[in-house]
Amino acid sequence: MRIPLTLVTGFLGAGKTTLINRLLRDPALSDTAVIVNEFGEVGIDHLLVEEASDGVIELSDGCLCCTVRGALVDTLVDLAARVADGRAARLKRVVIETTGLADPVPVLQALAAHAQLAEAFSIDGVVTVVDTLHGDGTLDEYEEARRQVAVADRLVLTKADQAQPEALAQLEARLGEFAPGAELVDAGKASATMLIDCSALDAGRRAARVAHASQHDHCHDHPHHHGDGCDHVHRHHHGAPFDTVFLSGEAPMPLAVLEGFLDLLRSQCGNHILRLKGLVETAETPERPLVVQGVRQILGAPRYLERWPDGTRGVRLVVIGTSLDAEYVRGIFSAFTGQARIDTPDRAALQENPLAIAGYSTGF
Ligand SMILES: Nc1nc2c(ncn2[C@@H]2O[C@H](COP(=O)(O)OP(=O)(O)OP(=O)(O)O)[C@@H](O)[C@H]2O)c(=O)[nH]1
Repeated sequence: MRIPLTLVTGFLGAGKTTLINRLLRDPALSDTAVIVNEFGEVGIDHLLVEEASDGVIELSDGCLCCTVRGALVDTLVDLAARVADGRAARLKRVVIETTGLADPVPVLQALAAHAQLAEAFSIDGVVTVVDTLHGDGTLDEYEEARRQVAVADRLVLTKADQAQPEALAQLEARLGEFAPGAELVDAGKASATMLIDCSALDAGRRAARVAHASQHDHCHDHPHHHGDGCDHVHRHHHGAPFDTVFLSGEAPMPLAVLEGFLDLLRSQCGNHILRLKGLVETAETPERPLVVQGVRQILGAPRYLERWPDGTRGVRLVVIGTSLDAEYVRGIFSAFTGQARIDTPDRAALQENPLAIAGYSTGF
Protein backbone atom coordinates (compact mmCIF):
# COMPACT_ATOMS: atom_id res chain seq x y z
CA MET A 1 0.00 0.00 0.00
CA ARG A 2 1.47 3.30 -1.02
CA ILE A 3 1.38 6.12 1.50
CA PRO A 4 -0.70 9.13 0.42
CA LEU A 5 1.24 12.36 0.15
CA THR A 6 -0.36 15.79 0.13
CA LEU A 7 1.35 18.95 -1.03
CA VAL A 8 0.10 22.05 0.82
CA THR A 9 0.91 25.21 -1.03
CA GLY A 10 -0.34 28.79 -1.17
CA PHE A 11 1.15 32.26 -1.35
CA LEU A 12 2.97 34.02 1.50
CA GLY A 13 0.73 34.41 4.52
CA ALA A 14 -2.22 32.56 2.99
CA GLY A 15 -2.64 30.32 6.05
CA LYS A 16 -0.62 27.15 5.35
CA THR A 17 0.99 26.90 8.79
CA THR A 18 -2.33 27.59 10.48
CA LEU A 19 -3.81 24.70 8.51
CA ILE A 20 -0.87 22.41 9.38
CA ASN A 21 -1.31 23.26 13.07
CA ARG A 22 -4.94 22.21 12.81
CA LEU A 23 -3.85 18.93 11.23
CA LEU A 24 -1.39 18.23 14.00
CA ARG A 25 -4.08 18.73 16.61
CA ASP A 26 -6.55 16.40 14.90
CA PRO A 27 -6.32 12.91 16.42
CA ALA A 28 -7.54 11.44 13.12
CA LEU A 29 -4.27 12.55 11.56
CA SER A 30 -1.92 11.49 14.34
CA ASP A 31 0.12 9.19 12.11
CA THR A 32 0.97 11.94 9.68
CA ALA A 33 4.51 13.15 8.97
CA VAL A 34 4.69 16.84 8.17
CA ILE A 35 7.58 18.19 6.14
CA VAL A 36 7.97 21.95 6.41
CA ASN A 37 10.11 23.79 3.90
CA GLU A 38 11.66 27.03 5.03
CA PHE A 39 12.87 29.91 3.01
CA GLY A 40 15.95 31.48 4.44
CA GLU A 41 19.02 30.46 6.31
CA VAL A 42 17.39 31.06 9.65
CA GLY A 43 13.91 29.63 9.46
CA ILE A 44 10.93 30.70 11.50
CA ASP A 45 8.15 28.52 10.16
CA HIS A 46 9.06 25.35 12.02
CA LEU A 47 8.93 27.33 15.26
CA LEU A 48 5.40 28.39 14.42
CA VAL A 49 4.31 24.82 13.81
CA GLU A 50 3.10 24.10 17.29
CA GLU A 51 4.02 20.93 19.07
CA ALA A 52 6.90 20.69 16.61
CA SER A 53 8.15 17.28 17.54
CA ASP A 54 8.73 13.86 16.09
CA GLY A 55 6.14 14.27 13.37
CA VAL A 56 7.58 17.47 11.90
CA ILE A 57 10.60 17.42 9.63
CA GLU A 58 12.15 20.72 8.75
CA LEU A 59 13.75 21.38 5.39
CA SER A 60 15.31 24.77 5.59
CA ASP A 61 17.73 26.82 3.63
CA GLY A 62 16.11 27.21 0.30
CA CYS A 63 13.02 26.95 -1.74
CA LEU A 64 11.50 23.54 -2.35
CA CYS A 65 11.04 24.09 -6.04
CA CYS A 66 14.70 24.77 -6.67
CA THR A 67 17.51 24.36 -4.16
CA VAL A 68 16.11 21.83 -1.70
CA ARG A 69 14.28 19.53 -4.05
CA GLY A 70 17.11 17.03 -3.51
CA ALA A 71 16.78 17.32 0.26
CA LEU A 72 13.07 16.59 -0.01
CA VAL A 73 13.73 13.50 -2.11
CA ASP A 74 16.36 12.30 0.43
CA THR A 75 13.95 12.88 3.31
CA LEU A 76 11.20 10.92 1.59
CA VAL A 77 13.55 8.08 0.64
CA ASP A 78 14.57 7.91 4.30
CA LEU A 79 10.92 7.89 5.41
CA ALA A 80 10.13 5.11 2.95
CA ALA A 81 13.04 3.06 4.33
CA ARG A 82 11.78 3.58 7.88
CA VAL A 83 8.32 2.38 6.90
CA ALA A 84 9.78 -0.64 5.09
CA ASP A 85 11.89 -1.81 8.03
CA GLY A 86 9.24 -1.07 10.65
CA ARG A 87 10.83 1.97 12.30
CA ALA A 88 7.90 4.12 11.13
CA ALA A 89 5.33 1.41 10.76
CA ARG A 90 2.43 3.65 11.75
CA LEU A 91 3.01 6.29 9.11
CA LYS A 92 -0.30 6.80 7.32
CA ARG A 93 0.20 10.05 5.46
CA VAL A 94 2.81 12.62 4.51
CA VAL A 95 2.05 16.31 4.24
CA ILE A 96 4.55 18.69 2.66
CA GLU A 97 4.18 22.42 3.27
CA THR A 98 5.97 24.44 0.60
CA THR A 99 7.18 27.99 1.01
CA GLY A 100 4.81 30.70 -0.12
CA LEU A 101 6.94 31.37 -3.17
CA ALA A 102 7.37 27.80 -4.36
CA ASP A 103 6.20 26.53 -7.69
CA PRO A 104 4.55 23.17 -6.95
CA VAL A 105 5.03 21.80 -10.47
CA PRO A 106 8.75 20.90 -10.30
CA VAL A 107 8.16 19.39 -6.86
CA LEU A 108 5.40 17.14 -8.18
CA GLN A 109 7.53 16.20 -11.15
CA ALA A 110 10.51 15.32 -8.96
CA LEU A 111 8.35 13.02 -6.84
CA ALA A 112 6.69 11.36 -9.78
CA ALA A 113 9.97 10.84 -11.63
CA HIS A 114 11.74 9.06 -8.76
CA ALA A 115 11.10 5.33 -9.07
CA GLN A 116 11.62 4.48 -5.40
CA LEU A 117 9.38 7.31 -4.23
CA ALA A 118 6.72 6.56 -6.79
CA GLU A 119 6.62 3.04 -5.36
CA ALA A 120 6.40 4.17 -1.72
CA PHE A 121 4.15 7.21 -2.00
CA SER A 122 1.14 8.20 -4.05
CA ILE A 123 0.51 11.88 -4.60
CA ASP A 124 -2.92 12.19 -3.06
CA GLY A 125 -3.36 15.80 -4.01
CA VAL A 126 -2.35 19.41 -4.06
CA VAL A 127 -4.10 21.60 -1.54
CA THR A 128 -3.65 25.29 -2.26
CA VAL A 129 -4.50 27.73 0.48
CA VAL A 130 -5.94 31.03 -0.76
CA ASP A 131 -6.26 34.14 1.39
CA THR A 132 -9.67 35.61 0.55
CA LEU A 133 -8.60 39.08 1.72
CA HIS A 134 -5.56 39.32 -0.55
CA GLY A 135 -6.08 36.51 -3.05
CA ASP A 136 -7.36 38.64 -5.88
CA GLY A 137 -4.46 41.11 -5.77
CA THR A 138 -1.96 38.30 -5.30
CA LEU A 139 -3.27 36.50 -8.38
CA ASP A 140 -2.94 39.74 -10.35
CA GLU A 141 0.61 40.34 -9.28
CA TYR A 142 2.35 37.02 -8.83
CA GLU A 143 2.90 34.24 -11.31
CA GLU A 144 3.86 31.98 -8.39
CA ALA A 145 0.37 32.38 -6.91
CA ARG A 146 -1.30 31.64 -10.24
CA ARG A 147 0.72 28.45 -10.69
CA GLN A 148 -0.11 27.33 -7.15
CA VAL A 149 -3.82 27.76 -7.85
CA ALA A 150 -3.67 26.28 -11.34
CA VAL A 151 -2.48 22.85 -10.18
CA ALA A 152 -4.70 22.53 -7.10
CA ASP A 153 -7.05 19.66 -6.46
CA ARG A 154 -8.58 21.58 -3.63
CA LEU A 155 -8.56 25.28 -2.90
CA VAL A 156 -8.86 26.05 0.79
CA LEU A 157 -10.19 29.55 1.36
CA THR A 158 -8.98 31.25 4.52
CA LYS A 159 -10.14 34.40 6.32
CA ALA A 160 -13.51 34.13 4.55
CA ASP A 161 -15.23 35.35 7.73
CA GLN A 162 -13.51 38.72 7.21
CA ALA A 163 -14.09 39.02 3.46
CA GLN A 164 -16.84 41.06 1.81
CA PRO A 165 -19.45 38.66 0.30
CA GLU A 166 -19.26 40.22 -3.19
CA ALA A 167 -15.47 40.14 -3.23
CA LEU A 168 -15.55 36.54 -2.05
CA ALA A 169 -17.99 35.52 -4.80
CA GLN A 170 -15.82 37.27 -7.39
CA LEU A 171 -12.68 35.53 -6.14
CA GLU A 172 -14.44 32.16 -6.17
CA ALA A 173 -15.49 32.71 -9.78
CA ARG A 174 -11.93 33.65 -10.71
CA LEU A 175 -10.50 30.61 -8.95
CA GLY A 176 -12.97 28.48 -10.88
CA GLU A 177 -11.46 29.83 -14.10
CA PHE A 178 -7.87 29.33 -12.97
CA ALA A 179 -8.41 25.81 -11.71
CA PRO A 180 -11.48 24.32 -13.38
CA GLY A 181 -12.68 21.30 -11.48
CA ALA A 182 -10.78 22.06 -8.28
CA GLU A 183 -12.89 21.83 -5.15
CA LEU A 184 -13.40 25.04 -3.16
CA VAL A 185 -13.61 24.66 0.61
CA ASP A 186 -13.94 27.23 3.37
CA ALA A 187 -11.14 26.57 5.89
CA GLY A 188 -13.38 27.66 8.72
CA LYS A 189 -16.10 25.14 7.91
CA ALA A 190 -14.26 21.89 7.22
CA SER A 191 -12.42 19.42 9.43
CA ALA A 192 -8.67 19.06 9.04
CA THR A 193 -9.09 15.58 7.55
CA MET A 194 -11.56 16.89 4.98
CA LEU A 195 -9.13 19.63 4.02
CA ILE A 196 -6.17 17.35 3.51
CA ASP A 197 -7.65 14.12 2.15
CA CYS A 198 -8.00 14.39 -1.60
CA SER A 199 -8.64 10.72 -2.30
CA ALA A 200 -12.22 11.29 -3.38
CA LEU A 201 -11.25 13.95 -5.90
CA ASP A 202 -10.47 13.33 -9.53
CA ALA A 203 -6.65 13.20 -9.73
CA GLY A 204 -6.78 12.99 -13.49
CA ARG A 205 -7.76 16.61 -13.66
CA ARG A 206 -4.71 17.64 -11.67
CA ALA A 207 -2.44 15.55 -13.88
CA ALA A 208 -3.74 17.42 -16.91
CA ARG A 209 -3.24 20.79 -15.22
CA VAL A 210 0.28 19.91 -14.05
CA ALA A 211 1.19 18.84 -17.57
CA HIS A 212 -0.18 22.11 -18.89
CA ALA A 213 1.62 24.23 -16.26
CA SER A 214 4.93 22.47 -16.82
CA GLN A 215 4.85 23.39 -20.49
CA HIS A 216 5.03 27.02 -19.52
CA ASP A 217 8.45 28.43 -18.91
CA HIS A 218 9.65 27.96 -15.35
CA CYS A 219 12.78 29.94 -14.72
CA HIS A 220 14.39 30.69 -11.39
CA ASP A 221 17.47 32.27 -10.09
CA HIS A 222 18.59 30.43 -7.03
CA PRO A 223 18.52 32.24 -3.71
CA HIS A 224 21.68 34.12 -2.92
CA HIS A 225 23.18 33.77 0.51
CA HIS A 226 25.28 36.64 1.65
CA GLY A 227 27.10 34.51 4.15
CA ASP A 228 26.10 36.57 7.17
CA GLY A 229 22.89 34.70 7.86
CA CYS A 230 21.00 37.95 7.61
CA ASP A 231 19.15 38.13 4.38
CA HIS A 232 19.01 36.93 0.87
CA VAL A 233 17.14 37.67 -2.28
CA HIS A 234 14.98 35.19 -4.10
CA ARG A 235 14.39 36.24 -7.66
CA HIS A 236 11.85 34.62 -9.90
CA HIS A 237 12.09 35.68 -13.49
CA HIS A 238 8.33 35.75 -13.78
CA GLY A 239 7.62 38.54 -11.38
CA ALA A 240 9.00 41.00 -8.92
CA PRO A 241 12.12 40.26 -6.87
CA PHE A 242 11.46 39.04 -3.36
CA ASP A 243 13.63 40.38 -0.60
CA THR A 244 13.98 38.68 2.74
CA VAL A 245 15.37 40.50 5.75
CA PHE A 246 16.15 38.61 8.93
CA LEU A 247 16.28 40.61 12.14
CA SER A 248 17.54 39.27 15.42
CA GLY A 249 18.46 40.53 18.84
CA GLU A 250 19.38 38.85 22.09
CA ALA A 251 17.80 41.32 24.51
CA PRO A 252 14.10 41.12 25.42
CA MET A 253 12.02 43.88 23.85
CA PRO A 254 9.50 45.90 25.86
CA LEU A 255 6.06 45.68 24.23
CA ALA A 256 5.87 49.43 23.70
CA VAL A 257 9.17 49.37 21.82
CA LEU A 258 8.01 46.46 19.67
CA GLU A 259 4.80 48.33 18.87
CA GLY A 260 6.76 51.45 17.98
CA PHE A 261 9.01 49.44 15.67
CA LEU A 262 6.12 47.68 13.95
CA ASP A 263 4.19 50.94 13.54
CA LEU A 264 7.11 52.66 11.93
CA LEU A 265 7.92 49.66 9.76
CA ARG A 266 4.37 49.48 8.49
CA SER A 267 3.99 53.18 7.94
CA GLN A 268 7.29 53.49 6.07
CA CYS A 269 7.58 50.15 4.27
CA GLY A 270 4.04 48.76 4.39
CA ASN A 271 3.58 48.89 0.63
CA HIS A 272 6.66 46.76 0.13
CA ILE A 273 5.92 44.14 2.78
CA LEU A 274 4.27 40.86 1.82
CA ARG A 275 4.96 39.00 5.01
CA LEU A 276 6.28 39.59 8.49
CA LYS A 277 6.64 36.86 11.07
CA GLY A 278 8.66 35.83 14.03
CA LEU A 279 9.03 35.25 17.72
CA VAL A 280 9.79 37.96 20.25
CA GLU A 281 10.99 37.71 23.82
CA THR A 282 9.18 40.58 25.47
CA ALA A 283 10.51 42.29 28.58
CA GLU A 284 7.09 41.76 30.21
CA THR A 285 6.68 38.01 29.55
CA PRO A 286 10.14 36.65 28.74
CA GLU A 287 9.27 33.04 29.53
CA ARG A 288 6.71 32.81 26.69
CA PRO A 289 7.46 33.84 23.11
CA LEU A 290 5.18 36.39 21.48
CA VAL A 291 4.24 35.42 17.92
CA VAL A 292 4.28 38.38 15.56
CA GLN A 293 2.40 37.83 12.29
CA GLY A 294 1.71 40.21 9.47
CA VAL A 295 0.38 39.75 5.95
CA ARG A 296 0.81 42.88 3.86
CA GLN A 297 -0.61 45.75 5.92
CA ILE A 298 -2.60 43.53 8.27
CA LEU A 299 -0.96 42.64 11.55
CA GLY A 300 -2.39 39.51 13.18
CA ALA A 301 -3.60 39.54 16.78
CA PRO A 302 -0.58 38.92 19.03
CA ARG A 303 -0.48 35.56 20.71
CA TYR A 304 1.91 33.85 23.08
CA LEU A 305 3.20 30.30 22.70
CA GLU A 306 3.32 28.19 25.86
CA ARG A 307 7.09 27.87 25.73
CA TRP A 308 10.15 28.56 23.58
CA PRO A 309 10.11 25.90 20.85
CA ASP A 310 13.87 25.42 20.57
CA GLY A 311 15.17 27.00 23.75
CA THR A 312 16.59 30.01 21.90
CA ARG A 313 15.21 33.26 23.27
CA GLY A 314 15.53 36.80 22.01
CA VAL A 315 13.98 38.37 18.96
CA ARG A 316 13.79 36.65 15.57
CA LEU A 317 11.81 38.33 12.85
CA VAL A 318 11.63 37.75 9.11
CA VAL A 319 10.34 40.40 6.74
CA ILE A 320 9.62 39.34 3.16
CA GLY A 321 8.72 41.89 0.56
CA THR A 322 9.28 43.31 -2.87
CA SER A 323 11.72 46.16 -3.42
CA LEU A 324 12.17 46.26 0.32
CA ASP A 325 14.97 48.51 1.52
CA ALA A 326 16.81 46.02 3.72
CA GLU A 327 19.24 48.61 5.06
CA TYR A 328 16.42 50.86 6.18
CA VAL A 329 14.55 47.99 7.83
CA ARG A 330 17.69 46.91 9.67
CA GLY A 331 18.38 50.51 10.55
CA ILE A 332 15.08 51.09 12.30
CA PHE A 333 15.30 47.70 14.00
CA SER A 334 18.73 48.62 15.37
CA ALA A 335 17.46 51.99 16.50
CA PHE A 336 14.53 50.44 18.35
CA THR A 337 16.53 47.64 19.93
CA GLY A 338 19.33 49.97 20.91
CA GLN A 339 21.90 48.06 18.86
CA ALA A 340 24.76 50.39 18.06
CA ARG A 341 25.14 51.16 14.35
CA ILE A 342 27.32 53.83 12.89
CA ASP A 343 25.44 56.73 11.33
CA THR A 344 22.06 55.53 12.57
CA PRO A 345 19.80 57.76 14.62
CA ASP A 346 18.37 56.41 17.84
CA ARG A 347 14.73 55.49 18.39
CA ALA A 348 13.61 58.91 19.61
CA ALA A 349 15.16 60.64 16.59
CA LEU A 350 13.58 58.11 14.23
CA GLN A 351 10.10 58.49 15.65
CA GLU A 352 10.54 62.22 15.19
CA ASN A 353 11.81 61.82 11.62
CA PRO A 354 11.49 58.33 10.10
CA LEU A 355 13.57 59.28 7.08
CA ALA A 356 16.57 60.07 9.24
CA ILE A 357 18.36 56.81 8.36
CA ALA A 358 21.49 57.88 6.57
CA GLY A 359 21.24 57.45 2.83
CA TYR A 360 17.57 56.51 2.90
CA SER A 361 15.71 58.39 0.24
CA THR A 362 12.90 56.40 -1.35
CA GLY A 363 9.91 58.54 -2.03
CA PHE A 364 7.14 57.81 0.43
N1 LIG B 1 -8.99 35.31 10.34
C1 LIG B 1 -8.23 34.32 9.86
N2 LIG B 1 -6.88 34.45 9.94
C2 LIG B 1 -6.11 33.43 9.43
C3 LIG B 1 -6.69 32.26 8.85
N3 LIG B 1 -5.66 31.46 8.43
C4 LIG B 1 -4.52 32.11 8.74
N4 LIG B 1 -4.77 33.29 9.35
C5 LIG B 1 -3.79 34.29 9.82
O1 LIG B 1 -2.98 34.69 8.72
C6 LIG B 1 -1.64 34.89 9.12
C7 LIG B 1 -0.71 34.01 8.28
O2 LIG B 1 -1.02 32.65 8.53
P1 LIG B 1 0.03 31.46 8.32
O3 LIG B 1 -0.68 30.20 8.60
O4 LIG B 1 1.28 31.72 9.08
O5 LIG B 1 0.35 31.62 6.77
P2 LIG B 1 1.39 30.82 5.86
O6 LIG B 1 0.72 30.56 4.57
O7 LIG B 1 1.94 29.64 6.58
O8 LIG B 1 2.53 31.91 5.70
P3 LIG B 1 4.02 31.75 5.07
O9 LIG B 1 4.66 30.60 5.76
O10 LIG B 1 4.69 33.05 5.36
O11 LIG B 1 3.85 31.57 3.61
C8 LIG B 1 -1.59 34.58 10.61
O12 LIG B 1 -1.69 35.78 11.33
C9 LIG B 1 -2.81 33.69 10.82
O13 LIG B 1 -3.31 33.80 12.13
C10 LIG B 1 -8.15 32.18 8.78
O14 LIG B 1 -8.74 31.22 8.25
N5 LIG B 1 -8.84 33.23 9.30
